[in-house]
Amino acid sequence: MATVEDSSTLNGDSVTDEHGSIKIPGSAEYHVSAENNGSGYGSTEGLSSAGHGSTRDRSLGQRSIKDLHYSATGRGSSEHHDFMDQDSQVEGRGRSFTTTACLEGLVRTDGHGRQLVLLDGNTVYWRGHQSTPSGSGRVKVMAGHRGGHYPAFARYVGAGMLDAAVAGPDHGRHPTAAQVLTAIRELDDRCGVLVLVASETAAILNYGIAAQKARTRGIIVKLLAVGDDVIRSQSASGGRRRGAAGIVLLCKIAGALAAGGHNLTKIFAVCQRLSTDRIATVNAMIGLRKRTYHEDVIREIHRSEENVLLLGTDANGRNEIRTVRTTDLSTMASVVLDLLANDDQHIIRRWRDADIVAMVNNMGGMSDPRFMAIVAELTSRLGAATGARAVHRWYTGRMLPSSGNTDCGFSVTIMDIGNAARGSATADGRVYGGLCYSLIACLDFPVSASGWTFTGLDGRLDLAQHPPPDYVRRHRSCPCDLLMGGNDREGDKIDHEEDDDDNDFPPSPIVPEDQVAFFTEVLIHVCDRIIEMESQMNAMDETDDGDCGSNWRRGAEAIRASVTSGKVDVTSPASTLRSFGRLLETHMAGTLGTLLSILFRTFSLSFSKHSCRASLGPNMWVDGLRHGIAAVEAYGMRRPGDRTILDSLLPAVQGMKDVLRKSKNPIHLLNRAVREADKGCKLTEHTIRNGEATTSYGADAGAYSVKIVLEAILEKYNERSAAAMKTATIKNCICPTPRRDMQ
Ligand SMILES: Nc1ncnc2c1ncn2[C@@H]1O[C@H](COP(=O)(O)OP(=O)(O)O)[C@@H](O)[C@H]1O
Ligand SMILES: O=C[C@H](O)COP(=O)(O)O
Repeated sequence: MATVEDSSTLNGDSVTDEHGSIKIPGSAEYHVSAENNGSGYGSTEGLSSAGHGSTRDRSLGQRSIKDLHYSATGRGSSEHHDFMDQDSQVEGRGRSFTTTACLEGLVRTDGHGRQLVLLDGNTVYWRGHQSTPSGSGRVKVMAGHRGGHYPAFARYVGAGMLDAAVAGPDHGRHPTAAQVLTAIRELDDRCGVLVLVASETAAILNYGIAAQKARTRGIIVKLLAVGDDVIRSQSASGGRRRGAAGIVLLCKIAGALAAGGHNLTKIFAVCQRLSTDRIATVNAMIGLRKRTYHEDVIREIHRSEENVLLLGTDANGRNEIRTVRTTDLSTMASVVLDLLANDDQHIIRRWRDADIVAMVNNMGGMSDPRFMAIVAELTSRLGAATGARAVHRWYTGRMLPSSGNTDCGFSVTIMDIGNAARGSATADGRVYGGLCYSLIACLDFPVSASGWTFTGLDGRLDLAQHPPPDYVRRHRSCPCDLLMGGNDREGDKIDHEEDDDDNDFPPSPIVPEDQVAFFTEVLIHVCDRIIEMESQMNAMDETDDGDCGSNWRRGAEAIRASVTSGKVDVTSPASTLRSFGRLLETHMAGTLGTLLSILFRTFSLSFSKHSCRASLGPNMWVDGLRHGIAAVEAYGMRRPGDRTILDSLLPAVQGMKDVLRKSKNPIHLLNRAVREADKGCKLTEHTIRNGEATTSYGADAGAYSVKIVLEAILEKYNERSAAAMKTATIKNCICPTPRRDMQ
């Protein structure tokens, strides 16, 4: 399964086959064949239904890209003063090497009349005007990426390509669902929004939730998770293809089609078709970077640092699927080309006699001479290795660097642009009818985005046919007032925590008055324990991206602050858990933050099923947690044994269910839960043999965090019980209750 179309996975819709006529300005007409390639991933019941509450729209005072569009009246010289005033304000504040600063640099140097706008510090919008051939509105295209990538998709924002690119709030973090939703809402003008994202679990979750919420607001949105990395599907564990640099080509094609006035269904169909089986990428990292495997292996790895080629890494340059020992350029090219050409997802050799385009992407840290040597090797051999009829275009450079930016590596992408419909390919010709030419036209279509430097090799690019958009349009407000990293013109903070789900909360069981203080204490204690574990959990997560502890710390700090300041309604578990879901989604982020957000929201919904007169009991907690875990399984697409939180959560909840048959004492329940979570967590420790070397992996950080949370709750219950016993003993010793018969 290469791509996920969320309208099929999250909504149950499907995309129907169609043979539509598609045009881009100045191009020939062609036909596409779209297939329904969506697949179902578990039930999402419950989460979407939560989105029916009242909507808290942005106040008029809050800035919006739309204000800029609609107020564009072309003022004279006073506008210039606006720019200057705002510039000086912006320059006054300190900057550091953040994603926001990086995007600010991009926006400030945009060469096309300040057409780019940075909103909320993380999303770059194109605010230019672009008319469509029909004069009607047009579909908007957006993409998103982790924070830390060199502007990545933001460099593709501009006329003819992307309308917005949303970056994760921090290095390595995906945008939160709230950020994505904000961007979709900004772009929405009833013509539809296409969201393209490189397929990764955390991205699918966050973007999926955002798209779902957008739909509940009546916005037409389609999400395509592009999976082009062919090695993942070849790996022993199989699995969904991860997204790699191929998405850049789809952004280019979608942007051109949107400029041509095509509707969302058609643009989506073209992109989905290409993503499903016409595009393939292999990621290759040279040398090992920071790794914290066990002592003996660290030494081994450091010695071999430069002679390992890691294949099938993710966008972080990690989690490789294969390794090959080599320092030889020619061997590197052979390995990569072999994997690319023999993508066994395609049963037959997919690329034989195909008309293709190719992209060699510098992952970020490779010097130009070294990179160009690789390009030279690949360009001379790719045609023969793939058996393609012709490579019509080459795209090279830092097309989509890894989120580390320093990764010494490259990726190679090939895309079938349609058979030229000659000779034996008559049957194909009926399907593709001129697609080849038109996809080339889409790729050659001029754009104002600074990241796309390719202008077409064959001289067919005719500017008379492709008039550039009106770049010098002036707007009332300057873009710089939007560089303030989250402040609107009135100085209010846009609240990404705004969540309409939190309104219209149905009455549900409440915490007895005499228990509220204890409940609060437990919550704060859990947060404290999690915060203390930050560095240990980061170390455990080093085999991945080493940030699980820090992600948890941010989430726990946000919860602790909200609880202590009284922002969380601790008298109602349903409301408390919903607030946790919201806070973790926003502050913790990462895969785990989003999954925990889903867990807590579902947990919360389960309390809402009960009458507010029902008294809280352990059954309710265990049942709610069980529902939450089921949602994590459905959305997270992992099973027990995959080294995730499920490995400790599932045995813990099963253990509590067993105990519940005999006892309702929370200490008994928690004791068992901690014991089971600990066992499950230990099972996530494992070793891998790779030739001579054995690599030992400690327990999974997420699974371990579950144990810490349960342990912290148990600690508080034990403490309370010990205190109660002490009080009882003191009472008995000092002033024993007079026996009735003695009175
Ligand atoms: N699909 C999933 N289902 C359940 N738990 C998961 C899943 N993916 C990751 N996790 C858990 O999340 C932990 C990593 O959390 P974190 O580091 O915060 O996220 P990220 O890897 O996105 O930075 C893993 O150790 C694992 O326990
Ligand atoms: O860190 C990112 C992961 O490698 C992404 O892989 P996934 O999509 O299988 O979760």
